[in-house]
Amino acid sequence: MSKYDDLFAETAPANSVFANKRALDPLADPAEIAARDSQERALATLINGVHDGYLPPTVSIYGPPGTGKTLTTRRICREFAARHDDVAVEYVNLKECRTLFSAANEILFALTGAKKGAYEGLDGVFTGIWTALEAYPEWTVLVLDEIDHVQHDTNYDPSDFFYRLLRGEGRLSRGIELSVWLISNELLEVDLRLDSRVESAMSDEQVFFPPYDSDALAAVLAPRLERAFRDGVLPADVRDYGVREAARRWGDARKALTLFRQAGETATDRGLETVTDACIDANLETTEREATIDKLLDLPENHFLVLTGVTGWSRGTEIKQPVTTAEIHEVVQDDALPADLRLGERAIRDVITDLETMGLVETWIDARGAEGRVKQIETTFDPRWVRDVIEPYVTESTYLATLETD
Ligand SMILES: Nc1ncnc2c1ncn2[C@@H]1O[C@H](COP(=O)(O)OP(=O)(O)OP(=O)(O)O)[C@@H](O)[C@H]1O
Repeated sequence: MSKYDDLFAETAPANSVFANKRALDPLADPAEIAARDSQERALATLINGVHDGYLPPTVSIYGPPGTGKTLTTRRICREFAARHDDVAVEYVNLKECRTLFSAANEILFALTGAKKGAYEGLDGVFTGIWTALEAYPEWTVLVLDEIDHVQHDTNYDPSDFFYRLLRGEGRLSRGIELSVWLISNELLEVDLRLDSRVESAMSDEQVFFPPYDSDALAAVLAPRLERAFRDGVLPADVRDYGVREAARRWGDARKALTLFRQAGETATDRGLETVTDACIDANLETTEREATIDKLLDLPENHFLVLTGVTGWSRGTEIKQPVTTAEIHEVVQDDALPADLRLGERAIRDVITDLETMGLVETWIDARGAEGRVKQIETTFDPRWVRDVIEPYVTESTYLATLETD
């Protein structure tokens, strides 16, 4: 027997609780969309506008992660286009686009299979987009996913990009019927601070995807849990407990699927016949940690820096929490930092407000201290996670990468 026969025999799943683990892969396209009837109806009504000769210039589809925005939007558009020859749908994910020029180029690529060189500029790319769309069916729905990743860059700001997309000369002169469906976590007008000429070119059509509650999450997960686990391995009370916790903490279908996959793996590792509440508990924190770390890695530099200030003080072997703005200020004044990253107290206060909106810190006023009323700030998660990601942040941060390419 070769070394590999032994290795594979040792690592083969023995007494696995799974019948088909792939059913829990969040990337797998589910046969049915559950618990999104009103959003499906709203999107179907909008796209049906072609029968009345009108599609809105923009539709904002927004809500927190893992709430089915991409799945539902793509499904409705695809099913409609399959039934109507005069409607085309193109889907573009902008997550990896670091500049507005590359975002426009990604759209052009989806339409033509080719990109333009940097010397053609944003206008050159848009000319290519309008030329391509002239040869398209009468109506085109362009779905732009993760549009909130598009940020100001050194050459353009998001308003320039949107203005060209919605009111560009090449589009108007060719009479192109284009409806841009924008998928994001926050409402774009707020998030990207679009200027008023762009806002007035956008329509008010909005479809909100709220976090899933327990019942909705149960409906989304039911067919997948059924296929994923062997018969009788996931008792109903454990399933309900996991669904309830996932709904209470995140309302996110992607994270809930991951939670059940990991809980099943824990049960198999522990040699259990059934998945238990303890298997769920063991993975709640891991899932939470992974989710928080993803968020931390995605933060703009100033925000991450302020968090290193919030977690930059020790008390014995523990990280001291809460801290004050003055204490954060002291940490971020470090001489080792480049001058433009050494934030003043007012800039720190603004970033703290943003971090609070993102749910990463909590603040309150303490009136008892010697200095009078002082704002206290602490993280909503284990502060050690910030220290854990300092190194990966420096290598993986999309924001630092943006700086490098500037
Ligand atoms: N209503 C649903 N019915 C069935 N599966 C769902 C549903 N909602 C979400 N899912 C599952 O969760 C995965 C993630 O959903 P989706 O990508 O649509 O979320 P999203 O809201 O676009 O998230 P993000 O903002 O992170 O991009 C889907 O691929 C699917 O497997």
